[in-house]
Amino acid sequence: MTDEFTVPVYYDDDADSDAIAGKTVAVLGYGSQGHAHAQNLDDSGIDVIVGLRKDSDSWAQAENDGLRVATPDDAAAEADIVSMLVPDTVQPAVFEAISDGLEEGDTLQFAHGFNIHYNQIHPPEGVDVTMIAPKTPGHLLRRNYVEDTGTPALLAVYQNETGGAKAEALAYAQAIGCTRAGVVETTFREEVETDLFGEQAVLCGGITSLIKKGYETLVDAGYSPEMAYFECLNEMKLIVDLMYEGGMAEMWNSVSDTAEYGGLAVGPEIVGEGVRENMDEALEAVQNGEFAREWIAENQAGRPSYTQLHAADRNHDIEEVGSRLRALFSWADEEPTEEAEAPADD
Ligand SMILES: NC(=O)C1=CN([C@@H]2O[C@H](COP(=O)(O)OP(=O)(O)OC[C@H]3O[C@@H](n4cnc5c(N)ncnc54)[C@H](O)[C@@H]3O)[C@@H](O)[C@H]2O)C=CC1
Ligand SMILES: CC(=O)[C@](C)(O)C(=O)O
Ligand SMILES: [Mg+2]
Ligand SMILES: [Mg+2]
Repeated sequence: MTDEFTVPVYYDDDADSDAIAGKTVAVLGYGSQGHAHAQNLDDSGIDVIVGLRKDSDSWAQAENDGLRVATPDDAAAEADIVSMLVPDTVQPAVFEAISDGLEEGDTLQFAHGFNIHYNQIHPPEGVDVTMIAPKTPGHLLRRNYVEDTGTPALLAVYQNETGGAKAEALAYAQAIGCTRAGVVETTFREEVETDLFGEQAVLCGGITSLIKKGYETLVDAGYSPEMAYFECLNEMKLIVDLMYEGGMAEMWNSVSDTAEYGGLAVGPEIVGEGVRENMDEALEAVQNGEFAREWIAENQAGRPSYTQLHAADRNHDIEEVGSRLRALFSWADEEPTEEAEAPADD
């Protein structure tokens, strides 16, 4: 840790692997985060047992990846640390099924604080409750670990009954590769509010809306979908890679001065004050629980809006032209396809 930041940020040297050594971690769920945590922990020498429903397709996958698998309640009963990596909306039911297996001194661990912060899960006394929330999609948590880089995460402690909750969480973060990049200490509330805001307004919602609007503007004006795809979606990754490596300055340095002038002068007219007001509103709906209530009710109703939004997005023209263009990349066969459906293919 250094004292040059406004909040504590922890690195490999701050973690003590003894705090997790000899413990068994039950990873409940083998999806985006689950497969990455399980495989990274296993590669770091931690005893892992994956918890899945008997009928889960992931059962055979996890076994093929060399991991022990059991039902969630059996896995939790055996484990010292239970990592809750099933979808947020099914966590309350899974928690009910496994809570008998949580003994005094065990840890219930999350990768996102939704169910604690919005009071959907009430952990028992005597159990530590912690969070290591990687700031990445799970597949890249795994890829970065394998490639000897790492991914930042947030650490928070909600219940510290043993006195060792934070040290154990930090050791867990180290074992999945996050202390290589930096682990920021925060609270469940802050993690939830910033995470939901970020994914809605910027990372997932904001950027896809921006890309689609750009694509539609070009196609509606008579330009080809192929050109619009390369311009607005494909090149986005290449531009963002430069920002990831060296901040916006590195991106501005790499593009032409024509792009830099046009971008700096016109960009704020596109994403202007109106967008900022919309962002404030989205943040408020996260802070006052309105978004959480909506999402919980949406699930109780069988996900009518989600189903519609999901289908409309997948059916957008940009997806169709994109899949045809990506299939013809000379390196296309080397890329894992349908990563989301085959989480454990790496
Ligand atoms: N997707 C991501 O990259 C990130 C997710 N998170 C958090 O990680 C947690 C897990 O999310 P994802 O990895 O996206 O989930 P996911 O949807 O990718 O994976 C879900 C897994 O849970 C299993 N599952 C579903 N219902 C189940 C049930 N009733 N009983 C037992 N297993 C069941 C599925 O078989 C699958 O293996 C959530 O709290 C999420 O907010 C945090 C950071 C990033
Ligand atoms: C990948 C991630 O960090 C997100 C966007 O918060 C999530 O998947 O919930
Ligand atoms: Mg996130
Ligand atoms: Mg999230």
